[in-house]
Amino acid sequence: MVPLYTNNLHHEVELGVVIGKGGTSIPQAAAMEHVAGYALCLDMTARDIQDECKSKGLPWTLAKAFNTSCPVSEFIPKERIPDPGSVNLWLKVNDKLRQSGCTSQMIFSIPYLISYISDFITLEEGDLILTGTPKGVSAVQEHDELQAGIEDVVTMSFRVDRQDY
Ligand SMILES: CC(=O)CC(=O)C(=O)O
Ligand SMILES: [Mg+2]
Repeated sequence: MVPLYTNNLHHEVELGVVIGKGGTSIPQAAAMEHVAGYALCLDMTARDIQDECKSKGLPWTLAKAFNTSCPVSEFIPKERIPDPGSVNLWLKVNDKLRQSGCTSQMIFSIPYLISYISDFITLEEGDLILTGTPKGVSAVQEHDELQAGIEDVVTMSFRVDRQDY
């Protein structure tokens, strides 16, 4: 759903990491023991609002945490993705490929992210960490059909609606 307050809603396809065992200050070497599995996630982002917040040094809450802002696939057990550092993600808008990338291109590894985050915020069972998006983000419009996938693992699709309340 496109919130009423944005004119520039972007798709960001991402690998989500589902935490199975909580912890604080988790060392990188132990981080994968805290992972239960994965999910395909769309970090829908109101880019105009994000840019405005960035320029004012404000948090990005309204840009990234509006109703329906983060579609999430079914849960993918850890065993189905033996190497999360090398999975291909893709996203199409109206059948046109817009994003395609591999998690090997990520700046920070999954163990690093888990360790870093848990230094500041205690992770709990069921927490979902989005790991960042590959290149190709672009605007979506009402009625667009979005399809996304983790190659050989899962696909999901949905239609973009405009907020009407
Ligand atoms: C600038 C961003 O929106 C960062 C982000 O969410 C990403 O996936 O990268
Ligand atoms: Mg993102």
